[in-house]
Amino acid sequence: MKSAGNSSPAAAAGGCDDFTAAARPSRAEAEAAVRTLIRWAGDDPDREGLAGTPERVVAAFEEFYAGYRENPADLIGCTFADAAGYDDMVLVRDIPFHSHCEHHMVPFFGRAHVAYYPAGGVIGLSRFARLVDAFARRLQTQERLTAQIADAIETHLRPRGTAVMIEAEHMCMSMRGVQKQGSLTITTRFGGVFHDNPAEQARFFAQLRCGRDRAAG
Ligand SMILES: Nc1nc2c(ncn2[C@@H]2O[C@H](COP(=O)(O)OP(=O)(O)OP(=O)(O)O)[C@@H](O)[C@H]2O)c(=O)[nH]1
Ligand SMILES: [Zn+2]
Repeated sequence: MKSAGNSSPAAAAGGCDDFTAAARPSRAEAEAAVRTLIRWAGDDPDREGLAGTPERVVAAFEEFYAGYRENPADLIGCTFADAAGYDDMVLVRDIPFHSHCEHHMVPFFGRAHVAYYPAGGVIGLSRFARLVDAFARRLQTQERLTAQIADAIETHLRPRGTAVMIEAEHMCMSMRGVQKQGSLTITTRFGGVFHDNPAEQARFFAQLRCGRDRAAG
């Protein structure tokens, strides 16, 4: 398994290069910040119903942003060499995810579809879902999330081709701001043969459709 080298934990996890663990506030400081936001919202953090809320919010943040503590190399660095020489497309579609937009810290959520052409081994299918979560559980844009998943597969797996497509609804567009419920944003990133050969992209979309037709029928 490969390691992340000697960069900072945040940089190794794909976070900001300038951010170090030393800059991380304490749990008590994070809870105090939540109390401030409750007061900013117009409520009393000391009333009975809100008594444990700062602790709960900080605990929820640990889940929402757990991806900063994940190293993609550890998630997808191991291949099974023995797949009877299988080298055709592998597509894992409809991986559900939720993330938070970096502009408003409001959720966006949807499904990721990940495909690759193996070269010299395959990886466990669950690894793609773990990789999606590792990047989704950070402050993100949908475009960066898409690119980071594809780049990690290319860097650590070295396949002949990589395709990632994400469909998501952004709550910052539905519950605030422009307030358009139900609109979906679709992003794609193609590498290797998927990038070079439009017929491979068409095959990726056909495989996606094929699975959908079966699910619908
Ligand atoms: N490209 C991209 N934009 C996003 C994503 N998530 C949210 N946004 C957009 O980021 C933009 C932020 O725009 P700003 O003008 O800085 O902020 P704002 O005044 O809150 O914008 P509104 O959402 O239009 O009210 C908005 O247009 C959001 O829709 C994303 O994943 N990718
Ligand atoms: Zn947003």
